[in-house]
Amino acid sequence: MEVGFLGLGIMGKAISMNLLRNGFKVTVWNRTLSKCDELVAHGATVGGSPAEVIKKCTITIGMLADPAAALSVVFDKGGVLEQICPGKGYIDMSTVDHETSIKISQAITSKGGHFLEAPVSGSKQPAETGQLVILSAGEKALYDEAISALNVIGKKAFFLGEVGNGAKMKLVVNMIMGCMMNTFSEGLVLAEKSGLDPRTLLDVLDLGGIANPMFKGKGPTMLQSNYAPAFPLKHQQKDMRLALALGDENAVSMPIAAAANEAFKKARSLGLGDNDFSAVFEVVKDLKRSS
Ligand SMILES: NC(=O)C1=CN([C@@H]2O[C@H](COP(=O)(O)OP(=O)(O)OC[C@H]3O[C@@H](n4cnc5c(N)ncnc54)[C@H](OP(=O)(O)O)[C@@H]3O)[C@@H](O)[C@H]2O)C=CC1
Ligand SMILES: O=CCCC(=O)O
Repeated sequence: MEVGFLGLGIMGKAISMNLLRNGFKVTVWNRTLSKCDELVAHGATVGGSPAEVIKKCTITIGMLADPAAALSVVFDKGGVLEQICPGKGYIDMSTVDHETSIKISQAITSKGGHFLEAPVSGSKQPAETGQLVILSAGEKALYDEAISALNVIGKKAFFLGEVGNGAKMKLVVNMIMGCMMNTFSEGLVLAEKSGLDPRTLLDVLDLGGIANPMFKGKGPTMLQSNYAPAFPLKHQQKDMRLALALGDENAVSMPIAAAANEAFKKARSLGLGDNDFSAVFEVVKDLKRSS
């Protein structure tokens, strides 16, 4: 199957490499075109614009930074809308809010095209190894048509019904994750300030009922102040912001998420936005130092 891919950031590059490794023909496009070179070296072809990729491929996947980027790739000159038509499908894997996803869906289906939102849980390494969790919603026929690619990209694909449900599920998951990262950071600081070895805390956590891959994977690198980005902090803050807006819309009080969002905002203001989201640890350390 020939698959188009728009957006070769951390996730897009890893997913399209994985598709190539698994025998898919992939045509890629990225705003910064030089990022296509590595994919071309592994057998991909390049489209000059999102529209060109759509013209060439029956199914095209997008993996863009945020709502503005996801909308731009569809609606701007040379965008998806110029070539989408009956028989062609667009799958947006970007993490966006449900309003953005619905807007994209309506525009695509009004031209006779097919649309699936499919944000993913899991980061760079699961993307490289096809172990993502796919949260899809929209046109079931497109989900079925794309299932061979989705099965290569993820270890499990959920179909959640109408467009918007995938976006909402993804924001709920990342809201929980962002809160956990803040609490984890506070725990590491509290252990250290009260005379405990935070590395022992990691061992204790890993053996108990709140053990999880995030604490296990990020804890050791956080203690070394190593924040090489797998999931950029600026995207985690975007997800907190969008999840809080979903909370506003549904009158759900989320004081813990609001506090976590403030910490991520502070981290961005300190220039940590391109670091891994675990760099919020630096903000938590700072707050404890000054209190
Ligand atoms: N990293 C992770 O662990 C995960 C990320 N996500 C989500 O996936 C999406 C991508 O994340 P990630 O790969 O980490 O992000 P990156 O920041 O690494 O990549 C962002 C991509 O979006 C493109 N882009 C940004 N702005 C525009 C624009 N205005 N027009 C066109 N293209 C644009 C970038 O192009 P350019 O190269 O030109 O800047 C790049 O291809 C985000 O929505 C994120 O929240 C979901 C799960 C995990
Ligand atoms: O959106 C990013 C999710 C990162 C993860 O699930 O580890």
